[in-house]
Amino acid sequence: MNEPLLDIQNVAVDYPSRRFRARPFRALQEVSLDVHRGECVGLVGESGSGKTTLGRAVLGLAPVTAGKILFRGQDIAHAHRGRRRELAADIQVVFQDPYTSLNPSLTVEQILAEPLTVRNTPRAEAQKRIRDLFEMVRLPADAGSRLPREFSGGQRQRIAIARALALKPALIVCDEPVSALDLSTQARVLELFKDIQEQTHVAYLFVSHDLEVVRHISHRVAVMYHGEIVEFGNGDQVTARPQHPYTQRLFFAAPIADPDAQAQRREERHRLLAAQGA
Ligand SMILES: Nc1ncnc2c1ncn2[C@@H]1O[C@H](COP(=O)(O)OP(=O)(O)OP(=O)(O)O)[C@@H](O)[C@H]1O
Repeated sequence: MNEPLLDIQNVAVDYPSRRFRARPFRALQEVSLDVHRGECVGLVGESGSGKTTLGRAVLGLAPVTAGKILFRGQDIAHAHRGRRRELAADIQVVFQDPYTSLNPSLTVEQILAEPLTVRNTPRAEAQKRIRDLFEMVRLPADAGSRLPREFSGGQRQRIAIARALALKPALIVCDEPVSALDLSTQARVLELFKDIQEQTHVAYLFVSHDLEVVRHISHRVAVMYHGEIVEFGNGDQVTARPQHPYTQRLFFAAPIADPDAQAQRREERHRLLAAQGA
């Protein structure tokens, strides 16, 4: 197989403690995971398991104390500021909350123009790119002159996705990007993520606490528990036949709407219990 785009090797993250002389808190330990070009790797786990911290480590926003994060073969875990700035075009982020992640005083066109201006993109080229982005995320053509508050949550998330795509990144860290949306909007935004991936071949590290979301979008799934990856593999295998006891509890307890999927889940569970001699 080709060299991975992102190759996280034995990474640990320690947050300094706020208490005087207390030991730092180890939020990640010995985490290894890789993401290939055009691939979506889902990161699932309960609250506090370290999903966001791993995404932040990739973005250079969490203190990596051990291990390596290779991006295109180069260690970026301890990259200096200049290198980080160069990487910022290649690794982008979409956050959970579309209500706070967009500057409320800028029009949509200004929001999308900002990263292009920072990179000195010629004006005509930037304008064309913005038109293309509108089309890609299916925003109405007149959206450019409006402010974020004039849009629904789903539309705001489309704007945030367009901004992340402006500089044609190779990887987007998606941190719970549909968790704040209602179910039908979630489904449409997930489809959009998939379509964009097909069109552009961008890779996603897709953080979510929601197994159904991860199952829907990911090629491979990593399960986090107490700062470690306890399972990592093909999405269908991990989600249908989890091996680690924590993953089994998580997956079999997760609510699931589709009756066919429910029946399949029951069957898998019986098979698994039978295989374990329970
Ligand atoms: N800046 C910080 N300083 C100290 N501890 C932190 C910091 N950020 C996160 N933590 C701790 O690190 C652990 C992992 O947090 P993280 O936010 O990565 O988990 P998560 O799986 O993304 O959870 P959630 O789904 O609730 O966002 C938690 O115990 C959290 O309290």
